[in-house]
Amino acid sequence: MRYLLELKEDDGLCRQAQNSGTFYLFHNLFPFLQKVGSKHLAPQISASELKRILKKFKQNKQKLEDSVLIGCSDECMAYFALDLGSLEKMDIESELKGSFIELRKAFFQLDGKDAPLLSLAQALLRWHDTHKYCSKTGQPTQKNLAGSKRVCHTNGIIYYPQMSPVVITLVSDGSRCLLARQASFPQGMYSALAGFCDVGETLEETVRREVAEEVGLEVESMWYSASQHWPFPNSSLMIACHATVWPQQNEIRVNKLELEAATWFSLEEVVEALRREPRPLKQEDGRFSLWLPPKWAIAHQLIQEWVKQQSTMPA
Ligand SMILES: NC(=O)C1=CN([C@@H]2O[C@H](COP(=O)(O)OP(=O)(O)OC[C@H]3O[C@@H](n4cnc5c(N)ncnc54)[C@H](O)[C@@H]3O)[C@@H](O)[C@H]2O)C=CC1
Ligand SMILES: [Mg+2]
Repeated sequence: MRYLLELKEDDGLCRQAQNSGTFYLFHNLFPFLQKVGSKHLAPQISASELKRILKKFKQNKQKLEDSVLIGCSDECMAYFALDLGSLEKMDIESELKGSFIELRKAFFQLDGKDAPLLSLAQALLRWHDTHKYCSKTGQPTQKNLAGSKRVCHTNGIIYYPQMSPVVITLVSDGSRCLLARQASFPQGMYSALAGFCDVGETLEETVRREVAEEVGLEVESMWYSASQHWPFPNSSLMIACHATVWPQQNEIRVNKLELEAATWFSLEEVVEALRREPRPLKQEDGRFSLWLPPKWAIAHQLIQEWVKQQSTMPA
């Protein structure tokens, strides 16, 4: 942890780390992946291999300094991410034997270790790409070597990467849980309710407002569970909570502007859905079976916790 802080603060040390570290590659924010069976793996390219590739494609090795620091191993081997968007995509793909794939498409087939790192890397690369100019002076900003900030040297303003807090809430009425879907979700997939925090709100206020806005219910009690970084559509910090509503006041009024559907599901239905593969499954009647976000999505964790809690409740 302290080594990461040193790399962020000291450009010289970070430059050394870039020359011995490993790199996740991107092309216009699509991560470089290799397919192994049904899984996608994100290979880490060594600094020497990357320099060889840059040389082959007639790039200056200074290009390494465009990378951003995304973490380090227990042995202090630093991980970076570099976007090669200025190079021909297909040439790099054939050189490295893999493809640049939209993160959203590959996200759920990624290895558990790769997903959070790629998610952070994409968010950071996107932030740098969209913050090249100072919003006060209009002058170019410069990133520090690690990419943990950008500075406008005209007036000294420092910009730090941003993320938006989002609350994701699993609502229960005591015996059932409420799951919803947006029209953009894959067929049959339902998840917990999610919404961005407004400026000035506490998390508790966001939970109450979002539940009221999206399904017309009043929250009785709520508690925090865990949090997760979420890269789509920009960088969000997903703050996961459980909430209860009064069993007598559980009539859902779906806000059709935000959701396609929202329904109460029984414990049995949820347990059965958790056993299914997280992908669309068409039934004989043409409808799609209920399926839930994959294991390491925080919504999945909320649902698992609810199931556990139901099983330990007195009948
Ligand atoms: N892991 C999961 O299962 C789920 C994750 N999500 C994620 O949660 C996030 C929020 O969910 P939504 O239901 O879309 O939010 P939402 O319920 O707040 O509605 C989105 C609307 O909020 C407004 N908005 C306010 N602040 C915003 C900001 N900082 N960025 C973008 N829009 C803002 C916009 O008008 C936008 O159309 C999204 O990033 C989505 O990808 C959403 C549902 C399930
Ligand atoms: Mg929402």
